[in-house]
Amino acid sequence: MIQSEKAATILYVDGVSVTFDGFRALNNLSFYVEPGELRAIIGPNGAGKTTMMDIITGKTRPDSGDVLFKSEVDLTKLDEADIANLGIGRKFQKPTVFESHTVFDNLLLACSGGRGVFQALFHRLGNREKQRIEETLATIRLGDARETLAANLSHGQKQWLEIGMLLMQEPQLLLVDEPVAGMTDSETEQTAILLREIAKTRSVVVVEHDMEFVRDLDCKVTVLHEGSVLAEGRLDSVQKDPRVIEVYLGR
Ligand SMILES: Nc1ncnc2c1ncn2[C@@H]1O[C@H](COP(=O)(O)OP(=O)(O)OP(=O)(O)O)[C@@H](O)[C@H]1O
Repeated sequence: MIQSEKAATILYVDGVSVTFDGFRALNNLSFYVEPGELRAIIGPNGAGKTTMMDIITGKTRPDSGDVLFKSEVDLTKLDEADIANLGIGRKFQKPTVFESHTVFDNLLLACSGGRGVFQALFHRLGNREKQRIEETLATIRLGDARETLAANLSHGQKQWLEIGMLLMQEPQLLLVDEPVAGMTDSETEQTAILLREIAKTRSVVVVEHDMEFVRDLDCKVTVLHEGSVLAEGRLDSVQKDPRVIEVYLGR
């Protein structure tokens, strides 16, 4: 990648390889995400999608290669907490919300900045915090459910709530792992709209297998296979690529 392009990336992954017990999970992986970009990552089981997320978030160290945030911060030198504090949020597949608290309090807890649960719930809310919670409730479509216990939300609503909790930390880059697995069709459609909205103010990388959903995201798609990029482009063009059909979509 030429220097001026590198300067414009929010995420720069270049020549990254990782080996587990002699098995190359990532093999000279390179891809670049621009500020404000929504990117979908697809690929067959074992292609390296989770390992790629683990590298970006500091859970796994690469054997070689560069991983830069905003063109200059070397993520391979930082631990998971430092990387989260820098503004990289990660949504795992399973929702992990506080079931015995309301939707509103879940969002409040997420922006508590290290206060304990008791202090977070009982300290006086500032106008700025209130406004951010209201904005997030609207984004995640849970305004009417603000007083509902998280335990009583549908699976899809729990996923949205967890996305909302990540948004409360104002990440500049949000990584989302298979968000629509287990969702109803209507929740899946809403999630595509929601992620597109979120990507208007930050960069979002979504790993997903559901092709209808990826189509609705209406963004550039990176196809991983055996730890490398096999193809990249609009979904229509990668779906026509014979190599992609052979290893993934045609099966
Ligand atoms: N800690 C580990 N130790 C050994 N092998 C691992 C480890 N983590 C991942 N692998 C292997 O690396 C390869 C890539 O795994 P990864 O989970 O990144 O793929 P994936 O694309 O996320 O797959 P899926 O779609 O099934 O989630 C797999 O063959 C996996 O078995």
